[in-house]
Amino acid sequence: MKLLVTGGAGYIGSVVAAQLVEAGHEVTVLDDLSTGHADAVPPGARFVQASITEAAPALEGMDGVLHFAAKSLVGESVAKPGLYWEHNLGGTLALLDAMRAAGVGRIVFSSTAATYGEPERSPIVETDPTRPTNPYGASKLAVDTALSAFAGLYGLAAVSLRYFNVGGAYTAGDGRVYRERHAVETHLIPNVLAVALGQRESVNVFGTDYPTPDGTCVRDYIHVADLARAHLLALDACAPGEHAVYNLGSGTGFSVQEVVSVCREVTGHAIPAVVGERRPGDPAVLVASSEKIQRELGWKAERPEVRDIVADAWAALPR
Ligand SMILES: NC(=O)c1ccc[n+]([C@@H]2O[C@H](COP(=O)([O-])OP(=O)(O)OC[C@H]3O[C@@H](n4cnc5c(N)ncnc54)[C@H](O)[C@@H]3O)[C@@H](O)[C@H]2O)c1
Ligand SMILES: O=c1ccn([C@@H]2O[C@H](COP(=O)(O)OP(=O)(O)O[C@H]3O[C@H](CO)[C@H](O)[C@H](O)[C@H]3O)[C@@H](O)[C@H]2O)c(=O)[nH]1
Repeated sequence: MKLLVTGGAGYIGSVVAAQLVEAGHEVTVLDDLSTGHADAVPPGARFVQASITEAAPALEGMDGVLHFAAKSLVGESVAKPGLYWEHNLGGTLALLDAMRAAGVGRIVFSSTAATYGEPERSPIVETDPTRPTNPYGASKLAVDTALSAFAGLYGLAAVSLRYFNVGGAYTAGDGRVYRERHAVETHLIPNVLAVALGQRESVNVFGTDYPTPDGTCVRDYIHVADLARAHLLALDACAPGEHAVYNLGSGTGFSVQEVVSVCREVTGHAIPAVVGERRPGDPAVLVASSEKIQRELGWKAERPEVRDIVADAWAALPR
């Protein structure tokens, strides 16, 4: 297929773009490089530096869109909600309009566990209530809602993939390594590994008084290579007039303390941890049931172990 990958110069989008190229698709990456890197665009993909609000020319002749481009810092979204509504909802609506004008009827969208907010039960299934606790999650949920409406009204074929906590790195067949490298890094694993690299003194543990076994937040970590494969399955499964939603996690929860311990084992570094205040808006436990995507699309995590996720992220870091 001829595919447009928005945000394909970013962490997850670049891995998906690489896998799409490897699978023989004709890939164009559209990215404004606000948080991405031009050298993350895989060889073999065309690169257009532009915003998703200017996607019309790049959409000509496309069979589908994989839409990763977004603002995705929870804390920033609380401080600047307008920015998140404008980029994540406004930007996506502009993209959907341009797709319609160009006759592009297929989209796979990066949704998030943050659409659920504080869950009532664990693991979370797709039919559980969606009550986001921050504007980031709310803006992503609004896009999910818009996709349902566009599927019903215009026959769009849409899939929303609700990622839980993504980690690890991907080594493509040509040996190129695709990894997480954000100028502003909020995610746990890269922050912990930065201590082992000597780039930070210690890692902050945000809260030890949660109602969890060791008092720290529990999350469901998924390997970026496994996550990326789900996009290729979703792309094939897209059906006109339907909007499908799938959770993507490994189904097992790990606490912040457990992740720090695994990072110590993998790196052999003491990694000092400093206990700090809770981070506002963090639910205690977020664990996915990915049964629906396993059942309907045959997806299965090949590297579900946190140790492998951490080891791959660690091996990919330049020293
Ligand atoms: N990393 C995670 O754990 C996680 C979890 C759930 C959902 N997500 C979602 O997955 C997607 C990718 O996340 P990531 O971690 O790879 O982020 P990232 O910041 O590495 O990638 C996003 C890319 O989009 C580009 N971009 C941003 N706004 C743009 C715009 N208006 N026009 C064109 N390009 C734009 C950026 O330059 C960047 O290359 C995002 O939509 C994010 O919300 C990520
Ligand atoms: O330096 C850090 C960083 C994180 N944490 C804790 O580690 C856990 C994981 O935090 P991340 O920032 O790595 O990820 P989140 O759980 O906040 O992920 C949420 O935000 C992401 C976007 O950044 C995705 O959308 C994801 O689906 C959504 O659940 C949280 O309990 C957090 O408080 C720390 O203790 N110290």
